[in-house]
Amino acid sequence: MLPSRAAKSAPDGNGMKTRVIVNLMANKGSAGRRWPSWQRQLEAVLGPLDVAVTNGPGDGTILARAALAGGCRRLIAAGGDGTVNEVLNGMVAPDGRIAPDAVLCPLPLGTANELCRALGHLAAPDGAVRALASGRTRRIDVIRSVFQGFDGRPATRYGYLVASFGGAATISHRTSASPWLKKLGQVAYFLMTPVVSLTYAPRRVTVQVDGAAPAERTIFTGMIASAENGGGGLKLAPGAVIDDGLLDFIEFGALSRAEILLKVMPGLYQGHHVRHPKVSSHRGRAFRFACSEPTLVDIDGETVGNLPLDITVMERGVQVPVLPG
Ligand SMILES: Nc1ncnc2c1ncn2[C@@H]1O[C@H](COP(=O)(O)OP(=O)(O)OP(=O)(O)O)[C@@H](O)[C@H]1O
Repeated sequence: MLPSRAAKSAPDGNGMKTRVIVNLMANKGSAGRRWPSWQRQLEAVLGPLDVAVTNGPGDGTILARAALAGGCRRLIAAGGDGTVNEVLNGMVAPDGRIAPDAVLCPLPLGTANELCRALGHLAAPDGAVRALASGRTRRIDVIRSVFQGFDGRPATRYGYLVASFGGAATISHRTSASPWLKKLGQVAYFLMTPVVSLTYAPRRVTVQVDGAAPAERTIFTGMIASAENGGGGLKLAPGAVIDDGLLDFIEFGALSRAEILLKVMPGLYQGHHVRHPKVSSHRGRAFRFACSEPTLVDIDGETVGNLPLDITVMERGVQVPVLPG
């Protein structure tokens, strides 16, 4: 594997100091094979690149912090959503703010590439590069989550797509924990769903939305989404808008195993799951979830801890590139 490199970065053709943070191991290692061609495409529009390679989990955050401290303002996160999420977290200063002139640029070298999908960059093979080359940006919402870390202490994590708890987080956790399942990519989640629905029972969760009175409900899983898409092309939160300053909480209630497998799951691709009478959605800016039983929390595909979970939206908190035209 290549060592991490933090070469001196110079302003590129757009006059913006840029660093690429690349996870060559993304998408079961295929990113490493595809990276040279992406690098050529990028260099054709940006000139010589300053590239840093991640060597393991968490590196994306460390490399992003170092890049910003070194004056870079455009961070190209080349990998999957895990890598983009790590880079985003490295862009957040200790005071919880993201430099207003910093730009997060996802390059789809991962398995699902949901941020690129949400931004429309997957519509053409070179969409992400064309968006970068345009020099135009827009701002999207950032999800700020405070939860109980695995060490039992409160922890904070930022995301751009979806935070989940309960059943969905358990499926994600058990899939990631198995190296052979991970090799199957998206299929693994569909294999794990029946397994988890057999063992994970809906539980009583206290829900509070935008400071209203807390209500206790029986919930199989909750998803708090900024964009419509997630989970490798699923329409998890139909109607969610990535830059409206609002988050969509999709609540999957006291569903039976048969309802999960036969009614709800098949509807996830088209977003029809929200039509089920035991699935409801609520829109808001601040959410709090608590449960007396340990209940896993997942942010943008990574299991990070347990409930309680406090979520707030950082309205249009970060800049991303926009496709021309
Ligand atoms: N050199 C490395 N070796 C192993 N794991 C790494 C390395 N560098 C980064 N990682 C970890 O790999 C995780 C998954 O990578 P990433 O999200 O980029 O790809 P993916 O899982 O294939 O794509 P997606 O998240 O879009 O489905 C990242 O969250 C990161 O923590």
